[in-house]
Amino acid sequence: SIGDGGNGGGRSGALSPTLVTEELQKIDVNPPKGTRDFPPEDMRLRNWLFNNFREVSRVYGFEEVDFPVLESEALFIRKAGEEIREQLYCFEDRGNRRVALRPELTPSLARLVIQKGKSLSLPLKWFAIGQCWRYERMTRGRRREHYQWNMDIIGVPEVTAEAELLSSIVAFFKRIGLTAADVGFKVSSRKVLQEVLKCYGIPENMFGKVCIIIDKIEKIPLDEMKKELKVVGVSEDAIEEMLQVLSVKSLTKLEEILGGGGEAMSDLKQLFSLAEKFGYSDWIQFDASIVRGLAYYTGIVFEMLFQGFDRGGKLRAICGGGRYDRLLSTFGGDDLPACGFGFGDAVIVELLKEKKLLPELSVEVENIVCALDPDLQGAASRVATILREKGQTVDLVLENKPLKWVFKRATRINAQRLILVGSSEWQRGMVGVKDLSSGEQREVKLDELN
Ligand SMILES: Nc1ccc(Br)nc1
Repeated sequence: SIGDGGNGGGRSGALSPTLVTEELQKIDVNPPKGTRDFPPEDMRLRNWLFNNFREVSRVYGFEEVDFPVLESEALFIRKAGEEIREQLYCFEDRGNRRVALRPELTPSLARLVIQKGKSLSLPLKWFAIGQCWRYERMTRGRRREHYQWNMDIIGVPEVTAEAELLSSIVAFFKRIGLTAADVGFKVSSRKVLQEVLKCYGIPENMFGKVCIIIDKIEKIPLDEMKKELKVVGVSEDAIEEMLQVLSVKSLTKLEEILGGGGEAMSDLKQLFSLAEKFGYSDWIQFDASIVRGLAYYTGIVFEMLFQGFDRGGKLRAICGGGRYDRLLSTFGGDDLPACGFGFGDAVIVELLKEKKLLPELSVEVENIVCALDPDLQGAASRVATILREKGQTVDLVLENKPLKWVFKRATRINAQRLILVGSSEWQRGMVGVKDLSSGEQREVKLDELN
């Protein structure tokens, strides 16, 4: 731009003697580290996935909700040493407020439920699909954002809520072509460990910390875990018994250890019998070792957990969830029974790729409309409008292009019909219509075009 003579462009300043060119800064055209763009072909797959999330949520009678991506940092500060806390994408805004990009949706849901309070009629069945963030050191090179589908039932203390949520995820897997041979749920109950810890006099408020440590069962060496457990005050005997219980993979075996009288056994038996009635028994298996690393599940009594996982065993959890009955009270609200799950948009796509189940999603348009000379551009716009008002999709050629270019574009956008607006036809109230699959060409009266 021409310099403004140093006075910010005011009329009074003389033009500066030299031509001052703005500094042309070459920006990095890639998105920030760990984030993704969604160009059309990727956006089609994302929309396909989210439409399946939405359709399952709809048939299960859930209502959609959403919350800000940006929340007060305090919403996510929990004392149990979770990974999600270490990776919080947090900062101080221009108003010196501590804020964070949400790492998950559940705390926002809890905040909204408390805010709405008594005006809400229970049970709530809410779902959301929202982008969640984490800040990982560059070393890990992993994603920093993903989209999560969440379904939550608030106000139902019975295990029927967990059974309903599991059923909805099975319904989703079936919709996209996955079977019980491809994926399955490991189901456990927080009360299993609770009953063991209680025998050894571990106070309930130690739960969160113990479960965060145990959640690393497959990530850190056993003696490292034992050391961490000892640090938080769990005795050697308690650790040995806990680890023995964590290796149990059958309800009958569990009953031998815990006895039949506890809530853990009755909850699990009820869940497995409901699974039978829902018809997804072969999708679930008991596995005491899953505790999941979120404190509000364990800091609060997290009773039913499940994790979708691929039978191949190499992918991370596809989804996870469970009961979190005391999350609301950690924010000062009245406690309400609550359970829900989170389902990320990345692992499932990896699994579908591996299973060759990714859908073929091509761009489609019904009509491409083109004026055969520039004077007819208005007429072509009229034709496009008529078709669009009938609900047809139209790609209107917006420039004066040779027919060769139009045919090439028609192929690229997968148009079904080419509508040609030519002067002699237009004089007679007609347009040319070419069926691009059969090649058949005919003249059609404008008011008969459909
Ligand atoms: N919580 C969380 C957020 C973002 C990603 Br990517 N993974 C986990």
